Amino acid sequence: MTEKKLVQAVLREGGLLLASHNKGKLRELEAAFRGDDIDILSAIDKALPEPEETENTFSGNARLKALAAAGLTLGAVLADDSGLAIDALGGAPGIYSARWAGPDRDYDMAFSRIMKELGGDEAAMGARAAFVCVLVLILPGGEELVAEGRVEGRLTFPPRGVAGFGYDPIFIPDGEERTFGEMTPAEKAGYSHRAKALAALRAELGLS
Ligand SMILES: O=P(O)(O)OP(=O)(O)OP(=O)(O)OC[C@H]1O[C@@H](n2cnc3c(O)ncnc32)[C@H](O)[C@@H]1O
Ligand SMILES: [Mg+2]
Repeated sequence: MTEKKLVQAVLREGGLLLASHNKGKLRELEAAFRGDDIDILSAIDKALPEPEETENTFSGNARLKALAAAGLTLGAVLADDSGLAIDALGGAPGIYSARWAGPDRDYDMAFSRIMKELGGDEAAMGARAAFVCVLVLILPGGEELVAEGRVEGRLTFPPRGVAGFGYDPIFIPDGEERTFGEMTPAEKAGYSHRAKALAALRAELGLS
């Protein structure tokens, strides 16, 4: 068996634990493995504790989340650290994107903070930004695979659309006039940071 075939067999045998507590992310990650004959479970299904994200990079935090769950399962583990990086704010909120929404994950609060830090709604309109996603997969033997995806775009206020999650209603990817919040899951996946990272990871795994 080639190494890729072996890894695929390991995934089919032991399943894949998605080490995330974000339901929006989980929907997108699950959809990417639909049809692969891999049992998918999430940190929510298994009531895993949420580790504190103490690293200062997306990759550091993705690895930290994957390692925290890897000790609690026999199968493979996949973690995602992602966020919105706004050029004029030096990449903020970046790794702090979830934290800007507060403990109640109040995104209207996060949108207001972004507008304020950009100097008001006129200055905020059209501000350049990117969504970034880093995925870390840990195989049962401890081998780690890393994949990254990024989508460039601009911000719009007030938020538009009820699809997706998090910052989707204020982000318009380049080449579009609609926000991610106004797109179907398949349309968002045609542009998104997470879809790009997943495509890179699937290629590394030999899953077409
Ligand atoms: O850590 P886990 O349990 O995976 O869940 P989380 O929501 O805390 O995830 P992060 O720590 O990676 O924080 C990511 C933040 O960026 C936001 N974000 C990431 N990807 C996004 C996307 O595709 N659309 C909208 N917002 C996104 C998301 O809402 C969070 O506020
Ligand atoms: Mg988190």
